Amino acid sequence: MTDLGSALLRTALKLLLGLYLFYKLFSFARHYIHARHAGFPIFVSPVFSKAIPFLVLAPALQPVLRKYLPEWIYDRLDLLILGWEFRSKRRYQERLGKVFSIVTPDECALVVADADIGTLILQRKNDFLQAPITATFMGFLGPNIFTNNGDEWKRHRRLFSANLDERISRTVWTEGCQQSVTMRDYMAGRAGGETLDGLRSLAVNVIGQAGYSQKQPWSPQLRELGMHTGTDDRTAYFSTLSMIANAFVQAALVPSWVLRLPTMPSSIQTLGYHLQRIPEYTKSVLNEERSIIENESGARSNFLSLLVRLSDAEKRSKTGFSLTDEEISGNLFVFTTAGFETTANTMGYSVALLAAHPQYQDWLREELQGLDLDPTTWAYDDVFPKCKRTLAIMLETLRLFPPVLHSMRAIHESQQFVSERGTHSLFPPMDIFISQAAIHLDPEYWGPDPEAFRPTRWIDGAGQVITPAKGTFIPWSEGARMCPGMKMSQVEFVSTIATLFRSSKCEVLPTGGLYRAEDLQQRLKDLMADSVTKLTLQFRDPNAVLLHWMQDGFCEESVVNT
Ligand code: HEM
Repeated sequence: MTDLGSALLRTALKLLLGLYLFYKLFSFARHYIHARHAGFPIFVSPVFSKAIPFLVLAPALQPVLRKYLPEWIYDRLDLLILGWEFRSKRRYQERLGKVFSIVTPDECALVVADADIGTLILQRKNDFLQAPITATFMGFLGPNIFTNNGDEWKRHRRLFSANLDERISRTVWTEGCQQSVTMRDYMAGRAGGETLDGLRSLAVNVIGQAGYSQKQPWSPQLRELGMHTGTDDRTAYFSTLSMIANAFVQAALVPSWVLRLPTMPSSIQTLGYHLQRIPEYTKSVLNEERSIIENESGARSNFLSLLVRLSDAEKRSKTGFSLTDEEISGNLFVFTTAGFETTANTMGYSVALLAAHPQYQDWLREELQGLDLDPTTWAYDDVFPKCKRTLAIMLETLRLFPPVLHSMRAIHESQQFVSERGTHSLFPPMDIFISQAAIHLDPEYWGPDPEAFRPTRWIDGAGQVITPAKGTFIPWSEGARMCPGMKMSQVEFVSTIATLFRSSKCEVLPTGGLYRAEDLQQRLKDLMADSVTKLTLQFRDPNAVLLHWMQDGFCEESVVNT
């Protein structure tokens, strides 16, 4: 290139950079003005908070940044890095108030930790819409309940909710009890780091049974599918969905041909291979389900069967509420992924919390002593309502470790609402985060010990589970888009935890030179505090959760598997 050519190129690049920076400066000012109109305290940071390198690298680098950056610089970064609500507890709310705006060159966002304002926003489903980023993430296997707003969303929601009924609850209950009996017996006398993996495997198998009658025996780890295994399409479909649930970010964001590149780790290549085949698997599974429905006069109570039957019936009666096969596939995917991580991680945190607080393990087991020794005989209608303390353990776990740290909404048109501070005007583009994590730790709603694990707070004098004030406990969100899987997750949780603890106990395993029970329990609490958010909140290092399971009356010959 001539000197003149390279000088022109340099000038053009400088001009482009100048224009880009000018645009960002202009946006920064515009976002600040929007935040002023919102009328809440403002947190300003010059960080390009939506730049891909920041989004990808910052969560991984966060511990290093915290360690080495001066406090006043780290302070401008921390709140923009994924998972900040869990890391900082209520530090920012104490500084700025229950509602505040975040302004950067890339965004103007509103963070809400006020129960009344959160409720108001979550209830106005036509004004505060599903955030586009959620739709992008959840929609890669077909349009579904997550990816729509307005009438389209209603169509999906109607069919989705109608099928998550008591028939599914019964299936989940029976499968949960059976799977956890196998897990309990395997764990008896064992000590090591297998508990959390075991619970993930259990949760996937329950989803497989409830979703599409895919029977899988429990195993200590998730079963992995190889390439070219010669398995039938239903098994391949099920295994692919559980692989996606396990490597969600790669599956959702990276094209499958890139995942298959020889330079990729073999598990990712396998994922890519099966992702490319998912349309064939889906077609085959749907055809098979339709032929089973015809031949067995529709007797199966799995989510897919119910969805296909109801949707086909709607199609025949031309109500406009039916779903295409692509949409059925999208919703089946949502059923698997939304239902898996959330429930599996909640069970994992509960077991760890019970190991770290043995007094509540005794309190729980006191309730369970009234149940038959063999959980496979437990009838759902009889036993589930009796397990109030077991449910209280779940609620208290979700209060402290909500799998979804915030419900995200976006506005496409300007909106207004009134609070005791006056009228607030919101202008697009603006994201709104209703912060479960901060609301659940507010002493105004939860009393003087909001950070303490105290499941007894959920049981009233009459032994019933209390209902907290509106908007103060929202792990399943609230309003029209509230989680339709709430009951299903409760049934799965109760069947599993009640089975494991009916005739077993667990305690923290001595490790790292620690032997005193209090030191080991503190180590476990520290591991829980070191959680990160991926698709949902989870342990940074799940295999470091080392437990020893003891079955009542079991003659021990401890097997150590660290
Ligand atoms: C402990 C377990 C669970 C928790 C904490 C949880 C949490 C949530 C939350 C917070 C939302 C709403 C997010 C928002 O406001 O935008 C949600 C939505 C949803 N959840 Fe769950 N969930 C759980 C289990 C399940 C299960 C078992 C299923 C189904 C099998 C499920 C299916 C869904 C679906 C389909 C939506 C979208 C609803 C819509 O947009 O209308 N979830 N969940």
